[in-house]
Amino acid sequence: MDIAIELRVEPGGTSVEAIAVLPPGTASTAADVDVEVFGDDLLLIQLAAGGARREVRLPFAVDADTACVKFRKKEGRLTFSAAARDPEAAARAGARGESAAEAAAATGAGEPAGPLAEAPPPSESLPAAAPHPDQAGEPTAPPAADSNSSSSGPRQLTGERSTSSTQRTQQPPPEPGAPPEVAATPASSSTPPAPCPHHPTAAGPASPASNGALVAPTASSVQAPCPSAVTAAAAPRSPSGNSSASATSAASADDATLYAEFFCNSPPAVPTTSNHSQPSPAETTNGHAPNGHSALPAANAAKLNAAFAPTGGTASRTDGYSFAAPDHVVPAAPLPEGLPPVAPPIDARYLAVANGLRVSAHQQTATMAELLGLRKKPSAAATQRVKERVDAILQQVADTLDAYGYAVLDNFISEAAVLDARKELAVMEPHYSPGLIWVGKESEAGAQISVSNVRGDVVLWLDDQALGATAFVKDGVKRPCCFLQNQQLLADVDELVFEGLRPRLPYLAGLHRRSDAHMAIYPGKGARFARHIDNTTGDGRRLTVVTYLNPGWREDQGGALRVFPVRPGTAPSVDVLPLSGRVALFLSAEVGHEVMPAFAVRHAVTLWYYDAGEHAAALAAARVLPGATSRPSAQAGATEVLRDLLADESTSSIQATPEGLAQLATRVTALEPGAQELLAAVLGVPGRNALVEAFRVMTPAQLHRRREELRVMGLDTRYHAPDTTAHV
Ligand SMILES: O=C(O)CCC(=O)C(=O)O
Ligand SMILES: [Fe+2]
Repeated sequence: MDIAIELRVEPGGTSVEAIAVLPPGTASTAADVDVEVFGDDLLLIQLAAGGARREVRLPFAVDADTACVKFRKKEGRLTFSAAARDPEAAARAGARGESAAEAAAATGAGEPAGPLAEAPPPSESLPAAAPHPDQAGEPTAPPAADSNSSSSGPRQLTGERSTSSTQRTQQPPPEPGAPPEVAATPASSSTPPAPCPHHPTAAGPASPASNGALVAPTASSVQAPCPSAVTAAAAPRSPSGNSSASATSAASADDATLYAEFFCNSPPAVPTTSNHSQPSPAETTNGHAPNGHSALPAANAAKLNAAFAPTGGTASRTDGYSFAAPDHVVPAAPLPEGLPPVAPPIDARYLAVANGLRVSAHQQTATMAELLGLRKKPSAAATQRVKERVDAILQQVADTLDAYGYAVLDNFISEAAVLDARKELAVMEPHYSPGLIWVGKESEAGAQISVSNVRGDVVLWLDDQALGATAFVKDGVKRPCCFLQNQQLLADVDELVFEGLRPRLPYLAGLHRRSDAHMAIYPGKGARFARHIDNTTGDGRRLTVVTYLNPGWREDQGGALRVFPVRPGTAPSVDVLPLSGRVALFLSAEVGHEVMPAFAVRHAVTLWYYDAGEHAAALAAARVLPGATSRPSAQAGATEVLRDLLADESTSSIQATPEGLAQLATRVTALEPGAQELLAAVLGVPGRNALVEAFRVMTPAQLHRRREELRVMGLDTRYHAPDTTAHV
């Protein structure tokens, strides 16, 4: 039952043909053969009667509109042809000298043994079909978790839905009595197949009816028109997670007004801290702790008390909250034996397509086509195959994250989607604000400072309201905007996390919401973000997910995310280039990281996912602050002190000497009450009186320790990249 396949790429590299020679006597009509394009570049060919399935990685993403399949009865040959979805990218790959084989091999590079087959070399007949690993009895992924366990999540990532990713180029079954569907062109091994009628490079007309080819519908034809159809996404809204120059994360009436001015639709409700109705930590803390993670934050109470009990002072802590780096004191489990020191990037293209709106929209068209009898409904077996594939990839991501503390997914967002997302954001680019450094204990209690040499990005926070906006007003000018593709991107990542990873990783089992979307641009010219850990305070963030939107990014442009895994056996640091469509995931409280200087404009979307229990504890610990803390002068006063505390001891105006400390105590005493409350919240003392007292009795050693803690919380300009950095 072998199927030999020859892959031909048109010179210039913008269209591809796969010619399959089927075993004699196995097929007499096209209906005897199943042909699917999985994702947009994996061709699956299988005889309906069963037997091995052949998988051919096409050298580029193909356009479903141009895909066509012909069957030549006489010689049992089946020709699939399609044009590149992005001809320019395909041509560029060609111009770089990438052969189909190289391109195909590249897409599989670094991919650990999994369910996806390698592409055969181009223009080379393959003698025999390699059986699919699953069918060959090779180890398969562990069974997927019961999808019911995650049914409370905002979106579904089920096998059923994933099936919609399958763009079938299958011919419809023949009508009873109808002549067999055959290609118009006589078959000959040296004669190229008849041009596909939808192929841009095809010469001469040919009617689809004449060869029975079905044109797969595309999402673009059914996408909701922008902007009128845009509605706010349904994902749960969370207080902004990290630093914020938020246009929309309204935490005050001022913000709401700003929002209303900025985005031309109704302003969001103004949240108050008391609105948070998380369950108590006792109810929700899940005791699972992979790889030595401690449950936060109770375990840190003693450490905190020891670290910051002002000698003879009045400050006492009752809430067990810490701002020292909690997870670093707990030894992480070593990397399981046999795994390479650097986590291999995972090819997630099929996952993305299984998730996307493009597919959902496509699914609607597909369903319509099925109803009209234009398209064969995917078989239960095909549906099951897709589910298995998606499950296997998700399990691989979960296992990698569990073992290494980080994972890298390639092609999670398609190039076309990245370009669309960038287009949507372009209109907002002049309105991004400098990234701030959050030095608070929780997103609603703390302060933010801007220090461009440690954080050189400009950012825009997009909450669900903003994502649903259809216009924004700036300087009296109203401009249309639309974030449909960005909404989809966020929905894809949400599905990955809530539906794909949460049920598979105990450490993530308690995830309940995420931050607003943090859109960041590093404007080149060496902009960077110094080494830091996102959650050192037990603020609830467990998982950081960064999606990169940088078509054509090159290594010499820098801008890698450098991660510092802590598990024994892992490489001490790994550079993750911000490649287009790539997603980097890491544990927010464990993995130190920095953005290396970027020498081209670098776009990233960061999302932080919160653990319910840890978040609730953090909210409880961050007392509801009096209104005075929201005054700009209070923010500024606290910011100034914090900035000096964060500065290098050699350059800071605060000296760790008895005189320096006396000056600091005077400064803190003179701050307005709101600023003192903010500082107290950031530093973890119970109130402003305790704060003043703490600074009054502070010793040089305590100041030094505080500074170190603050640096770990925020960033440290003094870190230098070790030479041992690995690259992916
Ligand atoms: O853009 C990146 O690669 C990481 C950004 C980051 O670390 C952050 O925003 O906290
Ligand atoms: Fe970060």
